[in-house]
Amino acid sequence: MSGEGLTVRDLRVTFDGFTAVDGVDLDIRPGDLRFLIGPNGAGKTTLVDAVTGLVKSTGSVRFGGEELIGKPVHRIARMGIGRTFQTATVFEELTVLQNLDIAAGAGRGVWTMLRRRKDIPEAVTRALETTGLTDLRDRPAGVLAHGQKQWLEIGMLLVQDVKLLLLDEPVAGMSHDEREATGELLQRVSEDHTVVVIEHDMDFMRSFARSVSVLHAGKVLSEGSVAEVQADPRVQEVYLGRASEPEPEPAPEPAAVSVPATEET
Ligand SMILES: Nc1ncnc2c1ncn2[C@@H]1O[C@H](COP(=O)(O)OP(=O)(O)OP(=O)(O)O)[C@@H](O)[C@H]1O
Repeated sequence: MSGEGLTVRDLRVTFDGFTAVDGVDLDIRPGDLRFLIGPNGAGKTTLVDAVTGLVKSTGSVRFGGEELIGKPVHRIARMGIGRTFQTATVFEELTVLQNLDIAAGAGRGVWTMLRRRKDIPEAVTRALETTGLTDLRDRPAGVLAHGQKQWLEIGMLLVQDVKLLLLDEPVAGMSHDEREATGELLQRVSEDHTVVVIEHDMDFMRSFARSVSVLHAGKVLSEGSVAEVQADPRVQEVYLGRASEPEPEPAPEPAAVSVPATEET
């Protein structure tokens, strides 16, 4: 397996005295498909922001043996760390191929990249195949379905030769079939990359995670395989239990709302 592992030690992020990430340790092996789950506000996105240099943090984040903390965003990106955000950020007017071409960029002029060319770089061809977008390569990205835009964004990371992909809720808003296809795509990608996925969709996590870290209030509450994490009573208490319990019956509507009369003084 190629790719690099990520080692996080005592990571802390504080916003105006509020600690959003509170002493997190993580060991993500090369080729892992790690899901980060946890309730809203647990610190998942902030953790990824810290790894990618978007927010200031303390502690240690090592990737392929190199320390990331203190490095600017562009240097971290150049080390082969790529991320997606909750909403896809593709160039809607440009074709799928042009989007991938621009992402692959490296040293070509903008006009060369925008011109229709026969010689498609090998990395772009591979990314089209991996993401299943080959037949759509000449379509403007703006007409793609929601799921296809997310796959294009993953393809744009692949052509940049990233080694670690950090994906923020990649299946949010997707249909069931798109989720399945995305899970299979992530499994393929993780054959030669390390993949970290922030996710709220528990069914998706159960189907595709190779390992799971549960965050709660800025700390790692539990870690292990899907089965281990699901069996952890602390997780059941703060998260999975609640999430997997049936919705409570709605309380019967009161016949009339009685407003206490204001006492006359
Ligand atoms: N720039 C900021 N300034 C102040 N507080 C912030 C900032 N960014 C995040 N926070 C706070 O840090 C905490 C963690 O937020 P974060 O977005 O990392 O959680 P999350 O686990 O990703 O949640 P969600 O699942 O809802 O996206 C929250 O209480 C949030 O309000």
